[in-house]
Order: sequence, then structure tokens, then C-alpha cells
Amino acid sequence: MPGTVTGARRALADAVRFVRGAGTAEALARVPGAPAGLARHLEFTHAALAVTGDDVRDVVDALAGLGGAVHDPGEAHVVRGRVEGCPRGVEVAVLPGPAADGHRLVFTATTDDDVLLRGVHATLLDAGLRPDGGDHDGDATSLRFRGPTDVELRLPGRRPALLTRHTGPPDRPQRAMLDLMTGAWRTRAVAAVAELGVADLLVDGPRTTADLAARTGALESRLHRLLAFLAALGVFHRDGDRWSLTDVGAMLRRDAEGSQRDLARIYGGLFYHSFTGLEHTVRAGGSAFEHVYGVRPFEHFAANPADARLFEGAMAAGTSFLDLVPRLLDLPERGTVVDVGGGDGRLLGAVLGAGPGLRGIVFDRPHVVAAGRRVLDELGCGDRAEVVAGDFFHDPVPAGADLYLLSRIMHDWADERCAVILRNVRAAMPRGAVLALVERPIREDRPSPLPLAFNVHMMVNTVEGGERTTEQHRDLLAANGLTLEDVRDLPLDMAVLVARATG
Ligand SMILES: C[S@@+](CC[C@H](N)C(=O)[O-])C[C@H]1O[C@@H](n2cnc3c(N)ncnc32)[C@H](O)[C@@H]1O
Repeated sequence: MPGTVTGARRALADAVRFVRGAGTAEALARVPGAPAGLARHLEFTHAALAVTGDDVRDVVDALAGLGGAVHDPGEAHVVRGRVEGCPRGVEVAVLPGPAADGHRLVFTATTDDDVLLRGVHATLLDAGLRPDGGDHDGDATSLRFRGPTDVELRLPGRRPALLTRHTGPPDRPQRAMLDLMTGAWRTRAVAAVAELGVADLLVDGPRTTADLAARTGALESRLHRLLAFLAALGVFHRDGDRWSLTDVGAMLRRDAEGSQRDLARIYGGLFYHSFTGLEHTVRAGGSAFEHVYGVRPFEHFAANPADARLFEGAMAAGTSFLDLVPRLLDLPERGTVVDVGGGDGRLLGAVLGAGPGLRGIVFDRPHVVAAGRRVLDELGCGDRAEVVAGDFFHDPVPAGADLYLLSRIMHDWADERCAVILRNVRAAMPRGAVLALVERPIREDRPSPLPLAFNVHMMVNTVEGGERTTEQHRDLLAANGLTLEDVRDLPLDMAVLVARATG
């Protein structure tokens, strides 16, 4: 095909070959998760693909060369052809710009029953396919889906309701973009009610705006606007002029289990402003925090005790999941656990609590070990725990333990620095010992914006930190004598990555 991109001829040949060999059942089998029973309502009619080119005649010739009989080169840029010796065909759109790779499978509904068609549509979504546009095509409706195999559903008749359900309302892109652009307003609104302490005032039940305004020293009409916005976002229940907490809003209570009040204040305050340096760090590197405030985060905290306390409170909000880690570790009945960079000892305390025959060591920098000692004593396992002051870049890590933990350490450092830590830990590990990383990996098998958001957060608020994909963790471990054996899920997209010393 002169004028077409390399690979277009191959894509066309692949589509023709597939169409020749596959009936409806085989085509459905190519859509992971789609039940075979869909064949009762669908017929695989053709494969559709797009190629880059200037002239449909090139495609007509190519199709003829592959044994296809063109039956409708009618439109300026679409060629429809039947594949010789089979009832199915191919449809080729010839586009001036870049074309998508591969072809999509087109299924035509064999029913026009609206209820059944809604069911077919819902079943394809349940199978994990994502809506990818659709339109009315003459007296038919076409719904496109993206997935491991791209699919198109052709339905008889014009079906505006199903089309809207599939593509969203007509203003969907503008609405979605507006939502993205005003995200900062939500961050600030949540931070403002956290600063005002509204959630604490609602612990004993609903209150009116006037009451809340009087107790927080706010202006009634303005507080009302703020609460109404947050009620629409699910933070408060509204009953006329009375407000109460939802389960989401309750997380802003000072005394809530895992309270997120300080997190709301720091994300809407100190780290809200550091995010104004995002474009700078993307263009020039370095930490956006340092660009905005003129000092690195930990220097800032050292010089500003109030912010340091806020940061500690915010970090505590993110530690409730640590209590769940022990049940994901195959704890031996007896032995020793070393938590490297173990901070205040909370994770080690949880592990020792779950393993009464175990002893443990927190290894962290000298200024942290006092807090570790105190917390381990408070957790009632101080007699089985030691705290050892040291630097995981320079000092030997306590050797000979059965289990090593590195919780939320890797994401603070660049690969080269992580390699130093891992080699140091590896050198301390006897044969058969296990290393468990606690991180928020970016999972390609389970897309979620949270690890990606934290990856950006780390870029803004640390000097060289960032989240890694599971593969990047695997490679980093492998390069330093450790084999990643398992990834075990924790809430909020955190995970325990279990590795063993290689060799
Ligand atoms: C993000 S905190 C994680 C604390 C704890 N592992 C957890 O998950 O809650 C990072 C920890 O690494 C420790 N750390 C930083 N640099 C260190 C170093 N050079 N040697 C030992 N520990 C270090 C810090 O003191 C801090 O406790």
C-alpha cells in the first residue's frame, strides 16, 4: 500500500486471517471475561481497523491481494470488503493521521430487545472493557470499547439512551475537565473545615449553621456556602440548615481512629503551596518544595516546630495499615525481626504482638531511637525489642535475623541510594532470610490513580523520591541479590513485597 505506514499491510493481513478462521464463539473467546453465552445475542460480523494513507484504492488493491472482495468502497475513506469463502468481512478506515494498532472485533446484535441489549452492554463492561465512544450510524447504533481486545457493538436502530449511558452526557468532557481543574478548591475546602474544627463540633449530633458559625468564629452565610459545597462532595449530610457528619467527614475528627484532620491541613496548607512548584520541578528537576520555600522539607521542619508537629500528625494518619502487615508475613514461631528505618517502632510492635515468640530490633537514625524505645514499651513488647542507632547507608545493619522489614523507605530514595540500602541489608541476611518491603507500588495489572498521585507528590515534596512499579521493585531487588517472590495487598493500594536472598 503506497502511502501507508509500515505495518498497515500486516495489520490488514492479520485481520483477514482472523476473520477467515473465527466464528462468533472464537471471537468472543478473544475478549477476556466475556461470557460465551453472549453468542445468543451477538454475531461476530467483521473486524474493523484503521490504516494511515491517502488513497482508498491502495486498500482496495491490498484487500484484493489477500482474497477479499470489496463490496462497498462508497465513502471517501472507508472500505468494506467480504473475505472470500466466509460470511464475515473487514472494514478499513483510511486516515490521514496516525492509525491505531491492530483491529477491533465488531459484533452485531441479533436481537433488538432493549432490555437484552442493555444486558449485553453491562456484561461487556463487567468483563472489564472500557467505553471508547460511540455514535449513531444511519439507522443503527455503534458502541466502541477498549480492552485487551478492542470491541465494537453494532445495534439495530437508534438508541439514544444506551448511547448516552455508554458515552456519558454531551458535556462529559468539559465537566470532567472542570472537575480536574477545580480539584484544588476541594482540597482547600476540606482543609478549611479541618482548620475550623467543624467535624469535632458534630460528634454529638447535627448542628445548625448559626451554631457552627458561633462556635468556630466564622461568618454564618459564608460558612453555609462552604458546608453546602462539602455536603455535595459527601463530607456532610445536610438536612435543611442542619449539618451532620458522613463516614467520610468523620475522618476529620481529631479523635477518630486514624484521624485524617492533620493530613487535610497539611495537604491543604504546606504541601498545597509546594505544589505550585510542580511545573518548575518537571522542567528543571529538584524538589518543588525547596523551590517554593527555599529549604528542603526536613530543614523546614527542623526550623518550624509547629509544622513538624503537623507533619507527625499527618504521618500518623497514614499508619493504621501497618497493623495489618503482620498477617501478610509468614512469621516464624521463633526468631528475630529487624525493621530497618523502623521509625517509632510501631510496625515492629505490631509484628512482635502477632508473634509472641519473636524478638525484634528497630534500626534507625540516632534522633529517632528514643521514640522507638518509648512506643515499643507502650505497646508492651519492650522486653523483646532493642533499638539500635545507625545509618543504613554507612553502618552495618544488625545481622543474622530471620525477617527484615523496609517500610516506606524505598520511595524516599533514587535507585542508586536504594541499591546501597539493599546491599547493606542483603549483607546482613543469612541464607533463607526474608525481606519485606512495604510500599505503594504502581500496579500495571490494577490501574489506580492513587500510587500515581503519590508518585507526583514525592516528586514535589522530596528531593529524589518516587513510587515504583512492581517491575521496577523486582529489578531493583534482583540487581542487589534479592528475588521478589510475592506481592500482597494492603488497603489504600499499599502492598507488602516479599523477597528472599538469591543464592
Ligand atoms: C518515611 S519514614 C518510615 C518509617 C517507618 N518505617 C514507617 O513505615 O512508618 C522513613 C524512616 O527512615 C529513617 N531514615 C532516614 N534516613 C536514614 C538513614 N540514613 N539511616 C537509617 N534510617 C534512616 C527515618 O528516620 C524514618 O524513620
